[in-house]
Amino acid sequence: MKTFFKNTFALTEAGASDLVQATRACFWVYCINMVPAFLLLLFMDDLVLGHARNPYIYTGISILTLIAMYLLMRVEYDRMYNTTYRESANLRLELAEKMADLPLSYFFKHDLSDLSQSIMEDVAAIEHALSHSIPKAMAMAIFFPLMSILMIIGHWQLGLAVVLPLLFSFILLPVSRKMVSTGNKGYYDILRRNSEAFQETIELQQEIKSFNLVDRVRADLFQKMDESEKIHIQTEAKSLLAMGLSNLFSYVSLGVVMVVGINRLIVGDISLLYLLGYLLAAIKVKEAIDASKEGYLEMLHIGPRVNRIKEIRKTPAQAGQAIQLTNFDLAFQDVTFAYDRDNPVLRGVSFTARQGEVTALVGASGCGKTSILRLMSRLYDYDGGKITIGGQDIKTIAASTLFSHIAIVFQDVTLFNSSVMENIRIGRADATDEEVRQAAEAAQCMDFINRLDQGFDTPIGENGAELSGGERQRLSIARAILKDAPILILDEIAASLDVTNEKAIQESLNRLIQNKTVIIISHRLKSIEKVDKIVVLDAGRVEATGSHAELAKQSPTYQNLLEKNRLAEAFVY
Ligand SMILES: Nc1ncnc2c1ncn2[C@@H]1O[C@H](COP(=O)(O)OP(=O)(O)OP(=O)(O)O)[C@@H](O)[C@H]1O
Repeated sequence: MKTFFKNTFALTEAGASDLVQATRACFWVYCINMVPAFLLLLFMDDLVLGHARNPYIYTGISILTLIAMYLLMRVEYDRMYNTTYRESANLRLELAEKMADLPLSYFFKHDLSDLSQSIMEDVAAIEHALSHSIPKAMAMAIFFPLMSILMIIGHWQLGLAVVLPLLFSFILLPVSRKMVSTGNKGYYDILRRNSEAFQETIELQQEIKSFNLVDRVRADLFQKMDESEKIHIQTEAKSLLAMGLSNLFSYVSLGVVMVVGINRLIVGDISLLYLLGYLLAAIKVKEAIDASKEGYLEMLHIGPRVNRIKEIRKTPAQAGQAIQLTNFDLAFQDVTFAYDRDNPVLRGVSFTARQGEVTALVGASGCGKTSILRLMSRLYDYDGGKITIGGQDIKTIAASTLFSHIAIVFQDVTLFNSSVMENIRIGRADATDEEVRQAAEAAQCMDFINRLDQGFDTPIGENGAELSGGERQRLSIARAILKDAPILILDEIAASLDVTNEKAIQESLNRLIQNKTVIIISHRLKSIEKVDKIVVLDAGRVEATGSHAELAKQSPTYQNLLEKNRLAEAFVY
């Protein structure tokens, strides 16, 4: 039962155990709720037959029953609610930990609003179902067959009169389930599309306003909202139809018991007390079934959410171990890679970037430079060939170990919504304030930091919205300087620097790159003329490798790039 719960509702081991206990508690509560009805019959039987006992006995039995009911309900409450909140906290932690171990490519391939929805909303929905419905519905799945057997054994006609309509009432729920889950899938899909559309609208405000797209975007959003409303109403209407029929059958059971019972009473087959007993039992079972129906439906609603959580769990984590590295030569050996199977991006790339040297990757836009950076930092894993650091296959190195040896300055710099000081300290969490200041100075950040209201303590808006592109990039360089990792990757850092800064940063970088493996991507060939090695890429292949002087003579692709650079520099508006 535990394994069934674990697999069906995407629960943790502890959560599945708690659910078994909650289901057991609910089952006993259903059973004890039948007791007052039976006691009433027993007491009435005594009175009718003139065997009335001492009133204290009836009072005592009633009080004991009430105490037992109270205790069982306390246990049920504890198992259903208190343990549930522990489970949802565990589930969120488990998902967050799992995500920390997923390859970064997973986050590029998946919608971010979808992922945060899984952690927050999906877990909240499962939490609600666990505390309000699943234990009740599961306990009913055991209680109802058991009661049916007992009632049919007691008197088969009366038993069937109670059981059959209730059974129909229950059978109709899966019909409702089918309608709900088909409708829900469409509803959740459209809900997700809506939330993406809203997010996109907010993020792209600048483009929407500058291209005068406000009316078009608004109309599009309204249409999406209309669609989701329609699907929601249709789903609810369909499920209500099946639900309505189901409720009708559960009421019918009382009528059928009356009809069959009175008929049996007239022919002298049963006593009035017997009929009353069945009627009371029918009322109690009907009440229990009605109470569990909502829960059953809620359980069906969470199906797509449970699947999303299962999908995150199923995604293989990035393998690798905390290997001690002493040499940081980085070698690509016949590496192949594709984002999607049909479109190879790298086709047998081989080159070595040696420690203590600067290696530049150049090539036309789309030739695969950024993809090579992504592979060497394991943001994606390569498909064929081999990438090694110090002779060690990077697929065997844990991502956390690898990242501790690599500092990257990306083209697009992401800054956190915290102070300047904390944003630079991301480079090395245990750096002192003084070390952060020195890194900021080396990256030529002091001019703009001094201009900020609170200097290093100034909060910078989400994604550094209050800093210019060049300033953000200089903060990112400060992070890399602070990290001082043996492998340094610089992706187009010259793009948003101005001439004054570039010169000063150049000096800091020259000091930083001593004895490191440095890989640079730059479209401005002037800035890489003096590097130790240039790797020329053409459509995912290495066309040539050598120094600037060698390539300028031998490589047609490099010559072509030089010519384009010359034209770009001569470009005037
Ligand atoms: N996340 C991705 N999913 C699918 N295809 C991608 C992805 N990123 C890049 N590509 C494709 O891979 C190819 C190589 O892209 P890459 O970004 O590596 O080139 P690049 O040389 O760095 O280009 P640029 O100089 O313009 O930055 C391109 O055809 C690009 O469309």
